[in-house]
Amino acid sequence: MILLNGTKLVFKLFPNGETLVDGDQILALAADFNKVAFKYENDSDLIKLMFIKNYLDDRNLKAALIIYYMPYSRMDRVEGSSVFTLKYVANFINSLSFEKVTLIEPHSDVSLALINKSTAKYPSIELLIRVIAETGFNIEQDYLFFPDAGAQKRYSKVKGYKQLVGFKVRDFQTGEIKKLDIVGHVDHKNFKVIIVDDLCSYGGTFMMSAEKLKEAGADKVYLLVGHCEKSIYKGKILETDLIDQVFTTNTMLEESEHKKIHIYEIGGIK
Ligand SMILES: O=P(O)(O)OC[C@H]1O[C@@H](O)[C@H](O)[C@@H]1O
Repeated sequence: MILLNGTKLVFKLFPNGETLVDGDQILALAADFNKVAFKYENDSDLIKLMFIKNYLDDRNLKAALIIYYMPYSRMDRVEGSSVFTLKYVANFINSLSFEKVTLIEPHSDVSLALINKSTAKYPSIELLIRVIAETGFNIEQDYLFFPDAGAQKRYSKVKGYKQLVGFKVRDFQTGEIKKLDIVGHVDHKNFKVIIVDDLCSYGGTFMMSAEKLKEAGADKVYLLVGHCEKSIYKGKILETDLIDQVFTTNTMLEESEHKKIHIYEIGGIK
């Protein structure tokens, strides 16, 4: 999905699958300086982005880009014969020459390094205070949990909390999580935990985290993720009692289809 200055652009398809772009809609919404919001749903959104930016360029109209979720941001390294797709998508975005690019909660700094004129925003960090209030989290007794070193690095700005970190081993090719251990000292039982991470897909990481945290003495485990894929509904995370509540943003989901999922709007992000 692509929004131009806050309004969703409507596309149709030609019978052969080519994209039909509505120039009248674009011109009705366009200004001298435009805000293009890219809400990735599938790869066809990349083609739509290319058409819009070129159409604006042809009219000498400038544009900044906000990427709600950076597609392919997890393919940020090469292992064996895997393909560095993030680099290629970043090259494509760079070729469009936006005035600036804002990435919402990228998986790693590799996205920032690859995309020209980019900066990042982390709604999870901004929302943490609200989640703390909603869950009755006690800063003196309760813990934040980062499921892996990548998450710990991403949220290293978050200070003043008791923290635990996971050590996760995942098969890069199949995505299967082989094991997850908790690193850090737990000095009492019956504490609450907020797991903080960038993205929930099927939720396997967080189920395994919650299982280990409950074994270590947690009585309530909450999940705060910047992005939540629709695939959460296909995973088992919502069927079990391991995670008490999921807090996320509308970068991927529009409306909650489950009472455990709470979605915050990030519409205010500039
Ligand atoms: O375990 P699922 O939900 O499938 O995947 C989410 C995890 O996989 C990583 O890329 C994310 O940063 C998160 O830690």
